[in-house]
Amino acid sequence: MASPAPRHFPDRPQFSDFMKPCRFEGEVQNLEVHGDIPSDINGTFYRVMPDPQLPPFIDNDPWLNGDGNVSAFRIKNGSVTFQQKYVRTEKFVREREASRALIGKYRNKFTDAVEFAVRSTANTNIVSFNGQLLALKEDSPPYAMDPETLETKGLYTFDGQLPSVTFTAHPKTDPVTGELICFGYEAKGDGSPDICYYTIGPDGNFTQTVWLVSPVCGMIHDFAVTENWVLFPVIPHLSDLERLKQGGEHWQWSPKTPFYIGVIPRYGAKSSDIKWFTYKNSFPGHTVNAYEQDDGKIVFDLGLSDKNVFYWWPDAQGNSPEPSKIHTQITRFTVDPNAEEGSLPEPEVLHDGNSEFYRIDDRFSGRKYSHSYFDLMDPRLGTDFTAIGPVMGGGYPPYNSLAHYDESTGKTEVYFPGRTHLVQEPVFIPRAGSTEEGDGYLMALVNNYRTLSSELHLLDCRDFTKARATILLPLRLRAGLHGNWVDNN
Ligand SMILES: C=Cc1ccc(O)c(OC)c1
Ligand SMILES: [Fe+2]
Repeated sequence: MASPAPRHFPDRPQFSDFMKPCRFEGEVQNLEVHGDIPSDINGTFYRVMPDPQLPPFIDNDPWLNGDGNVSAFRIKNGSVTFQQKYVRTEKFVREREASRALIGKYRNKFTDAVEFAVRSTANTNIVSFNGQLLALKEDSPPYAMDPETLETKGLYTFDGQLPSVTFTAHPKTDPVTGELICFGYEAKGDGSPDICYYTIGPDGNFTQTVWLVSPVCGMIHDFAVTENWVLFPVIPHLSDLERLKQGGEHWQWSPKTPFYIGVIPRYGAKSSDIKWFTYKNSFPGHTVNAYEQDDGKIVFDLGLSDKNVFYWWPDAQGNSPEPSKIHTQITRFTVDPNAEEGSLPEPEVLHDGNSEFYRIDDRFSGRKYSHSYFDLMDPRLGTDFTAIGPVMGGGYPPYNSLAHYDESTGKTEVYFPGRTHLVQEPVFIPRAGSTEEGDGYLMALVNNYRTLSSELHLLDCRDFTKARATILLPLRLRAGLHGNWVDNN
């Protein structure tokens, strides 16, 4: 066997203090509630965090490589039950059996201690589809989980229909048709420029598969879907099989590569239909939403930074930005899908705050919309950085508030959770019986660095700047990635 594995987590920011792996599985009933939870809220908030089960044997393992640990907050009649369970990936099961880490570097199989069939950590998103939960990592097929027990049912290939070795962590559900619109990149294996686009009917049957080729083997973390178009934003972080074989990093920032956006028709596309548009070298973050204007052009709103947000994967010279200098803004591209390939018109900055983890009222996904909700870092709000600095750990981007931006009025409202708090990704919960966009609630997991424990903060969007309820957990959950609300109403 390769390098011996340590028995404790390394003395690095991404494994220390609030970021110390929490590794808890279990259940807590009737969480403490301050304020009140409106009685029309009935459903479950699922979210996932990278939470290494065992100390890695490779040096400086990034946050994004930890095992997926799924939290479920089940809310009914004003009370909340918390449940948490790791996804039983092949990695998790074999490492538990061996009582040591066996997997090597992030997305580099050549550094593993044993050979894996599937390297998924299932740590990026948890999506409800066709009666099951899909635990997603963009390098692998999904794992399916039972929504009630959080037991892992196994690797999920849609009964053998999955045509690609990879499945995005950001599939889109069409709120009208119920389809799941998906893709995989590096879809024929490490270093392959192939993209596989596929759509799945609400019954779980595949309806289309289209193979595409990207101009570069770059990371395509998120994408966008409108009623008639699909857009693939490519991060200028490139993969290279030779580098992987030499034990190097999966991703290297490429300062000379433009930000590419690939566009295909959503229905009936052929491989040759893809058009690649370009913008200057920059880092596309998460999608806010996309839709078609009356003139047929596509509006694509997403986070955009002029710097390498994944600073832990530098360029070929080892350069990367100082983390505190990275600023991501909501940026609007207007794309004419009928134009010739080439450079895009200059985009518009819709919101200039430093933001990420955008959410919308999902009933408006792919349709004209006005309301977005997101994590914001505004140092002027009064966060006590002196108090939290020494206990926050690191390796992930910090945000100190939740924002609501209304594009129709240009106005922003901000919720500040407290001076010793940072926020995780929110979810939007529609108000029961209301179909109006943005009429509902926003909920997010909040890290309290004074109590060193986690809280759920629930806002009524009609009174956004105050918490309607603060729900306390008797434990600490690390920084997570994505989650979703599954409504029982
Ligand atoms: C935030 C983006 C992102 C991109 C790639 C990943 O593997 C990931 O794992 C949690 C997260
Ligand atoms: Fe993501």
